[in-house]
Amino acid sequence: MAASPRGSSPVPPDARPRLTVLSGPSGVGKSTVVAHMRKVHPEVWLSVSATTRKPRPGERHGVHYFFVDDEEFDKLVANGELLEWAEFAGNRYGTPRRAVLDRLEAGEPVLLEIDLQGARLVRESMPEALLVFLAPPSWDELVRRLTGRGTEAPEVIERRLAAAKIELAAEAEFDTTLVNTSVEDVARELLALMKVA
Ligand SMILES: Nc1nc2c(ncn2[C@@H]2O[C@H](COP(=O)(O)OP(=O)(O)O)[C@@H](O)[C@H]2O)c(=O)[nH]1
Ligand SMILES: Nc1ncnc2c1ncn2[C@@H]1O[C@H](COP(=O)(O)OP(=O)(O)O)[C@@H](O)[C@H]1O
Repeated sequence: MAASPRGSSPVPPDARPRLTVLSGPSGVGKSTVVAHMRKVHPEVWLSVSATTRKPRPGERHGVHYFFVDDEEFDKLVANGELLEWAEFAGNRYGTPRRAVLDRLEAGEPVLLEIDLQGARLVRESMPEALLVFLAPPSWDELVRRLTGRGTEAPEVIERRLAAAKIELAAEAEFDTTLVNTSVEDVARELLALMKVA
């Protein structure tokens, strides 16, 4: 009889990637794709991050982010409450650990929308995670989308575009790339990768 490793069950090759990470430069369309995907499949659970960034018009505490001040963020870090965190374009962002682990323990598909540094940290701590890179159809289109969104001041856009150059150069670190030409197509492809639909 073949021995199975103690304390761990064998993972079938077609097992669902239980944790999926979606990353890509600011303005590529991550939030738009995720919102569309959840409209079609509300059972896909998206982690709500904590951030020190100020809310944009229409963003709600506990829905888009947990908006916290520096002191509160420090506490989350000190208490080990974040699965990962990173500084991005002058603000800090982190994934609350407990909620993610609870969903994973319940066997539910979990999606994180986080930056490159966060994706690298997740790869280290949870190597079974599927890392998906969302790429723009072109650099010019990325600039158009980020500028056209109209939510950031010009100097903030500059910082985000500088970060975008670094992120685009790291595409090969991801398991797969989706090019955001059509929101509907990308949402469908992402659901297929997550084996939800
Ligand atoms: N590492 C990490 N990055 C995050 C987290 N939450 C959001 N981000 C990333 O932080 C970056 C900035 O997010 P945001 O200010 O909402 O701008 P947007 O991407 O242009 O909509 C994006 O790359 C997000 O994916 C998190 O919990 N951890
Ligand atoms: N496939 C697409 N085609 C055209 N515009 C898009 C597409 N996806 C997103 N957008 C637009 O690009 C802008 C940035 O999208 P957003 O979802 O806020 O990006 P991110 O979350 O990656 O920063 C928004 O104005 C959004 O409506």
